[in-house]
Formats: sequence, C-alpha cells, structure tokens
Amino acid sequence: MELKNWQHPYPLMLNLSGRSCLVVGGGPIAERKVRGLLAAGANVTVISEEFTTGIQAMAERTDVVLYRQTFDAAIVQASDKERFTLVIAATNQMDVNTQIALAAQAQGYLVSVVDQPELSSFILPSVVRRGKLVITVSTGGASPSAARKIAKEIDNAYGDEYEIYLDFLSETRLLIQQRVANKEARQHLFKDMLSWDVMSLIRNGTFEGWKKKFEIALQGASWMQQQETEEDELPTWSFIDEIG
Ligand SMILES: C[C@@]1(CC(=O)O)c2cc3[nH]c(cc4nc(cc5[nH]c(cc(n2)[C@H]1CCC(=O)O)[C@@](C)(CC(=O)O)[C@@H]5CCC(=O)O)C(CC(=O)O)=C4CCC(=O)O)c(CCC(=O)O)c3CC(=O)O
Ligand SMILES: NC(=O)C1=CN([C@@H]2O[C@H](COP(=O)(O)OP(=O)(O)OC[C@H]3O[C@@H](n4cnc5c(N)ncnc54)[C@H](O)[C@@H]3O)[C@@H](O)[C@H]2O)C=CC1
Repeated sequence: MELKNWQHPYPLMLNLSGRSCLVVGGGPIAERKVRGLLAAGANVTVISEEFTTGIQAMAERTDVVLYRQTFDAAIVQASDKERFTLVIAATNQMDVNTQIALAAQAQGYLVSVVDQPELSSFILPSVVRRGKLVITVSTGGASPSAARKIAKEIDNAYGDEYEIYLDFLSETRLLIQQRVANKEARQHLFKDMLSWDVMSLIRNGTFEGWKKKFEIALQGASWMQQQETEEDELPTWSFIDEIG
C-alpha cells in the first residue's frame, strides 16, 4: 500500500522569519509544531479549546498569540488582512482537521494535517541543527519514528564543531565573492577549501589561532587584490601549508 500523493515530495528550505503561521489544536503534537515554527522565527497564532502548559508558557513571548476557542472555518476565511504562510491542523478530531484543511486550501494556504498526510500540502521532517547547517530526515510519512531514529544517529555523528566550521566557510566564501571576480576561480577556491582538516583544529582547540594566521595570509594572497585572473591560471591556496 502506497501513501497517496507522497511518492515524490519536493524538499525545500523556507524562510519564515516574521511570517504569520496558524496552528489549530493545543495538545503535545501542536506544541511540537509551534516550537518548530518559533525556532524558524515565525509569528504563531494558536487556536484551541485547551492548551498544554508548554504552549501557555510560550504565549509570554510576543511572537505567540493564543485564542481559546472551538475551530470555526470563518476564522480562516476572515484572515485576509493577516495572511498565513503555513497552517497546521493539529487537533485530535479527524473531522475538525479535515475542515481546517479545506478552509485553508480555499484561501490558498499551504496546510499540514497531523493525522492525514493525504490532505496535506506539506509534512515536517525530523531536524538536526548545527548553526547554519540544517540536516533534515523524512520518510514521506512512511515511518515518522524511523525518521526520528535516523536523525538521532546523525545528531550523534555531527558535533557542535560543525557550527564553527560552517561559520568559517561562510565568512571566507563571502570575502572571496566580494574580491575574486572570476566565477571559475571562485568555485575552484571554494571546492579546494573542503579538503583542509579544519574540524580537528576546532576539536583540539587550536582553530582560533590558526584562523588569525589564515586571515592575514588570505589578505596577502595576490588574487585577493581585485586583479582579473588569467583564464588558464586558477588561484590556489598555496599559503595553507605554511600557516600549519
Ligand atoms: C506525515 C507526518 C505529518 C506531519 O506531522 O508533518 C506525520 C504523521 C503522523 N505521525 C504519527 C506518529 C508519530 N510521529 C512521531 C514523530 C514525528 N512526526 C514527524 C512528522 C510527521 N508525522 C510527518 C511525516 C514525517 C516523515 O515520515 O518524514 C516528525 C518527524 C516531525 C515533527 O512532528 O515535527 C516527528 C519527529 C520529531 C523529532 O525528530 O523528534 C512519532 C514519534 C514520537 O513522537 O516520538 C510518532 C509515533 C510513532 C509512529 O507512528 O511512527 C502519526 C500516527 C498517529 C497515530 O496513528 O496515532 C501520523 C499520522 C499518519 O501517519 O497518518
Ligand atoms: N503528525 C504527528 O507528528 C503526530 C500526529 N498525531 C496525531 O495528532 C493528533 C493530536 O495529538 P495530541 O496533541 O496528542 O492530542 P490531544 O488530544 O492531546 O490534543 C488535542 C487538542 O486539540 C484541541 N481541540 C480538539 N477539538 C478542537 C476544536 N474543535 N477546536 C479547537 N481545538 C480543538 C483540544 O483542545 C486539544 O488541545 C492525534 O490525535 C494523532 O492523530 C500523533 C502523533 C504524532
């Protein structure tokens, strides 16, 4: 038996900073979804007859608003002024969740229904975050607990050093993008950087000192002086071995 409509999910990263999202339902599952939305910087409206103490505690934040009421489709229909980027139907009543999905779809909203993936326009993966590195695992609804288990294995394998590593790669990449005009040259430099064993420097506590020497050497590299690179002469990280 196949899960209807979920044979070819399209994975994407969504920017929810400052966006309004609606969660209907106030139990532990709704709470997990609200936490995920807040971690992504969304403003969250929660409508439910009852709320967990966790959700009530979140309402002390300015980006969470609670409405204690029974769901009514008119709430979604009247949401023209404040459009919702995402809607999550998370009550324990299948028929109520279906009504939420239909009302949200009629407004053109993307909707996720916690007990009916076949009515959903999106589902949520299990997530491992290390700063800018985000690793998501999904089974397309086949086995959410398997997604969680695999994410746990990744969580154990990828330590906090990845946050520092990604910040370093990101900063260096931005500098090179500003200073090296030739696209081929930039891409050559970015790919080459990945072969350095920065991770062990972070682990053994010598990264900060190394990074200072790296930044000085980088500023001195001839190809950072805004010269056009010759087509047949790609820039290299020749100074890397010298800084140790
Ligand atoms: C389709 C989807 C829609 C959606 O919610 O987006 C969905 C649907 C359903 N989940 C159910 C059950 C469970 N879900 C979890 C856990 C998670 N579920 C999540 C996502 C998804 N769950 C989407 C698919 C994701 C994918 O497959 O890739 C995670 C990954 C993300 C998150 O929720 O943020 C989060 C882990 C977070 C973490 O990493 O910790 C656990 C385990 C636990 O809670 O410990 C159980 C019990 C064990 C089990 O059933 O496996 C049921 C059956 C209810 C019933 O029958 O009673 C349905 C409905 C159905 O299957 O029809
Ligand atoms: N997608 C997922 O990750 C998972 C989904 N589920 C499904 O999620 C559902 C919800 O789980 P829990 O949070 O544990 O349920 P729960 O029973 O603890 O909470 C349900 C919430 O919905 C509210 N509610 C019920 N009817 C309402 C209405 N007409 N209007 C407004 N609010 C209403 C209740 O006040 C309560 O806050 C479960 O029934 C199950 O089918 C369960 C596990 C994981």
